[in-house]
This record gives sequence, structure tokens and C-alpha cells, in this order.
Amino acid sequence: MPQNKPSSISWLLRYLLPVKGRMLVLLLLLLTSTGVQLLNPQIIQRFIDTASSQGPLDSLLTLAGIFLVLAVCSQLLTVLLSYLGNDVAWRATNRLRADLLNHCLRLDMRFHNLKTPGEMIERIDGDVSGMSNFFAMFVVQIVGSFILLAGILGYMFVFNWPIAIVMTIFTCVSVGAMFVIRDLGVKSSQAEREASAVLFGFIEERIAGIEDVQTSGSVPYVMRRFHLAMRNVFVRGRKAWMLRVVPWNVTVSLFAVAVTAVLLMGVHLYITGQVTLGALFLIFQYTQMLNDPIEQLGNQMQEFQKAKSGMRRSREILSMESEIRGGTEDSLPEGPLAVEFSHVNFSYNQGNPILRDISFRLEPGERLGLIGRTGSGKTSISRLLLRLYNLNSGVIRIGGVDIRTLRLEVLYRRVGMVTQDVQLFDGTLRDNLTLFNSRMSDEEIWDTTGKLGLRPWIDSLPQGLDTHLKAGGASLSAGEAQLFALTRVFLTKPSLVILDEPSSRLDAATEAALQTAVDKLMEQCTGIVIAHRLSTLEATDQIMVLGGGRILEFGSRQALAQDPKSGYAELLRDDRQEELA
Ligand SMILES: Nc1ncnc2c1ncn2[C@@H]1O[C@H](COP(=O)(O)OP(=O)(O)OP(=O)(O)O)[C@@H](O)[C@H]1O
Repeated sequence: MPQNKPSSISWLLRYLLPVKGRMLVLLLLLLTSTGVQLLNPQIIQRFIDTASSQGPLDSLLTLAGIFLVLAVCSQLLTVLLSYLGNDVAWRATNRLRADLLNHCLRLDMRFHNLKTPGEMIERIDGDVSGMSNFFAMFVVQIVGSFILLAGILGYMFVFNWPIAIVMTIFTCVSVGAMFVIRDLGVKSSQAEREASAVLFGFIEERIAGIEDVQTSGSVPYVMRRFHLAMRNVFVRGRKAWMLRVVPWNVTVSLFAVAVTAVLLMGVHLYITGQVTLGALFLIFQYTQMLNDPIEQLGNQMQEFQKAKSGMRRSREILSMESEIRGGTEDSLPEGPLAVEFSHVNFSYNQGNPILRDISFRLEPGERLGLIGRTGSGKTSISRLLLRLYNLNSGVIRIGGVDIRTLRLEVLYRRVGMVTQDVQLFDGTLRDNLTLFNSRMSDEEIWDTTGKLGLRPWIDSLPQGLDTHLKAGGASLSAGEAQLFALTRVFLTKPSLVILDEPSSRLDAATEAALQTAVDKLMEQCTGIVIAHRLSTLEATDQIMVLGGGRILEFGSRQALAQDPKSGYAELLRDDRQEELA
């Protein structure tokens, strides 16, 4: 849902104000550089006039010396300008990148389900990089260009007003034309960025699924799709570029006309003896120099178009609001938490209900075994408990508090979840276990890893807890990753823990050993265990059987096991028969 957008100017100021000091220095440097540029042709004019009138050698040498010093200063200023410009660009855009990432990390799962990681990278970095020149140089170059134009025209008015009038007309028409057609390329630049985001999304998706791509022999298919995506970027990019350079081409054509007119006038003045040879050079040089600020304005217009499309896309993301909003309540009862679902209905997409009228209660410290066929909604229940999605209707309470009223930080601190997919981050084993929480001591890590039987594995690593793990999980087997995820969640000492298929990838012996440890760790909290293997649920107090998004059965595990008519007892019988077979 879009929020009230701040105006473009106030949005821009948010990123430019923190670098205002540097921008001011940049502007001063640019003014100095402009002064030097204006001075140089005048030195040459004097040099030519002195030389053509057989003037003293001393004056010529002095003028040559001044010219040299100014040329060196001009180069130094160019280097300084470029350094400071980049510095300002990085500072301003890094702030925007950080804002975008921070915002995206807080957006709800419905948003993330629609975006590929590659597309997100393009939006957080690609779009912003397209704005960096704009952030660095736009204001400075626009102001600087106008000052240079004013300097050249002002001097020409003093020097020779008819030529100055021709130059002024040319300048006004060029700049006016540029402003009129400045938005020409914005839409196509936006389309170019969108195509580029799709391309990045495509590459990321295929690289992430590299094993499947290779083993299914679909590399040629992927390459075909890749070429199509690249072609789309190329076609859109070409169109955007062409529309961006139109304003520039208009000024180049106008410029050719203006230079011809001014030169003809200058030559006429020289032939009729109204100006010296040096002055003719000055006229020619200033006419040429007029091109620089106008070209700069044209370039900045192009940058502005690119930046405007990036800005629109960035502002669009920043104006999206997460449907999950934390409450203000931050107190929950100490110790294990009760869980209560009351008439909960939920769907990921409208018109496709996933959970229907779910109501149940778990007392503090109780353990629930959640079973049901594939796709019956078990994982969805766990996602709702952690507020990854909002409910369609109904209430979920933990510790007697409606989770919508709880601060999200409190909810995440007290509820832990082990999902089927374990995510590893680029960092040490310790970082990955504590999730970069430096307050967690090594003793706590050793204690929990010891209980879960992970210690021999850690000891076998050359650098123990300091071993570097690669992001994505390539350095762990699937079973090790599950043990890892269990350790990670129990280290946070949760008051409610949800284990989604916690041992599906472990061998029977490891599972049995782990079960005892998990049972012990779960004594401190309320637990929900989702499992296909019924043996995983032997220590649970309650059993819930889900089917088609509804509760088919809910009750004490022992009572259900002993009731021959219960679905759970039937599943147990099937399980035993499978084992006997
Ligand atoms: N992000 C999502 N967007 C849309 N539909 C989804 C999403 N995640 C799950 N579903 C659908 O919701 C239904 C329930 O999925 P859920 O993952 O909760 O089932 P499950 O019982 O945990 O299945 P499994 O035993 O395979 O893990 C399925 O039909 C699934 O296709």
C-alpha cells in the first residue's frame, strides 16, 4: 500500500543535505576552475597581440609563464573536482542504498514472494548507481555551467555587443530546447532499468539452481532465455539512449550555426580593422568555450533522465508499506508461552483459502505434534505464528497476548523457528550459530552444541568456531545444516519453538541421538513439531492432524493413539506396517 509521498525536492534534499558542505567546496572549486578557463584565452589574446606588434620579449615570457601556471592549476582543479564529485556521489547514494535495503528487509513476504533476489539487487544497487553522477554533479554542474555562460556572455557584451547578442540568442535557444525536451527519455530509461532487473533476476535464479540446470541438461534452454532477456535490455537501452541524446544533438546542430555566424562576424571585424588578431582569437575561443557549459547542461540532462527513472523506481519501493506492522506491547509472561489460535482463516492469495477456522490451545510447556498430508497447511501455521503473513480473520495469542499487538522484536526474541531450508551466511561458524550476536559467549555455544551432538563435528574442523563458512550452505551436508539450525534456535533460549521437519535429513542413528537432546532442550519451552515421521513425535503431548486446511483431529497424543478409530492411530498402524515390511 503506497504511503503519502514526500515531494521530489524534499526527497532529494534528504540525501543531499548531509553532503552540503562537500557540495559547497565542490562549487567553489568549480567556480575557480571557471575563472581559470575564462582567463586563459585572454592571456593568449595578449600574447598574440604583443607578438604581432613586436612587443618586448619579457612581456611574452611573463605571459607564457602565467599561461603555464594556469594550465597546471586547471589540471589540478580537474583532478580535485573529479575526486570530490565521486566522494559526494558515493556518500549520497550509499545512504539511499542503505535506506532501500533497510526498507526491503522489512517488507512483508507477499512483496518478497513476487521479487527475485537478482531483481532486488538491481533495484537496491543498479538503479542507485544510475543516479550517482546526478547526485554528485547535477547541482554543481548546472550552477557552474550557468556561471561560465554568464562569464563568457558578460565579457563579450563589454567587448563587442553585436557578437554577444548572436551568442546570447544561440545560448537561450539551446538551453530552452533542452529544457523543453528534457523528459523525453525518462520513460524509456525506466523501461531499460526494468529489463535489466529482469535479466539480473534471471541470472540469479539460474545460478541458484545450478545443480538442477546442469543435471537436467537445460543449459541450452537457459542460454536461449538469457539471450532473449539480454536482447530486451539491448533494445530498450538503445531506445532510451537515443531519446536521451536527442537534446544533445539539437544543441550540437545549433552550435554549428552559431559558430559560423560568429566567426563570419569576427573575420569581418578583423578585415575592417575594428579588432586585433588576438581579439579575433578571443572571439573564436569564447565561442568554442560556449559549447562546454551547453554540452555540460546536455550531459546533465541525460543524467537527469537516467536519475529520474531510477528515482521513480527507488521512491516506488520506499513508498511501499509492509502489511506486517508491529504493535507496542512488549511484555510477555516469563518462561514457556501458551499458544492459542481462535477461528483463524488464512490465504496467500485471495480466493484460495489455505487454513480454515483453525482453533486450538496449547498450555505453557506443552508440546504439539503437527501432522498432515503434503500441502495441508502445517508450515503456514508456523509462518503465521511468526507474523510472516497477516491473517484473513481470527486471532493468534501467545502468552495470552494477541500477536498483532506485540512489538515484532519481542515476538522474534521469544519465538524460535527451524525451517526446512537452512540459510548460511558468509562468516565464521560462530557468527552463523549466534547470527552475529556478539553478546553470546562461547560457553553457551559449547553447551548447546554439546547437547545436540554437534561438538565432535566442530572439533574436527581445523579452526573450530572460527572456521569460515561460505554463504548458501555449500560447506555443510543437509543433515549437518539441520543440526546447525537446531543449535542456532536453542541458543536464543526461546519460550516457544517451532520445528518444521527438524530431522527429515538425518539418518536414523543421528535422529535418535538428536531426539533425546531436543526433548531435553524443549523442556524449557512450549513446542510445535511438524513432522512426517511419526517417530519424531513420540515425546509430544498433543497431536493435531491437518487436512485441506482444517483441523481433522486434535487431542492428547496418548488418547488418540489408544483410540482405534482415530486418524492418528490409523497412521501409527500404517507406520508400523511400513517398518515391519
Ligand atoms: N508463499 C506461498 N504463496 C502461495 N501459496 C503458498 C505459499 N506457500 C505455500 N503455499 C500453498 O499453501 C498450501 C499449504 O502449504 P504449506 O507449506 O503450509 O503445507 P505443508 O503442510 O507444510 O506442506 P509440506 O508437508 O510439503 O511441508 C500449499 O497448497 C502451498 O502450495
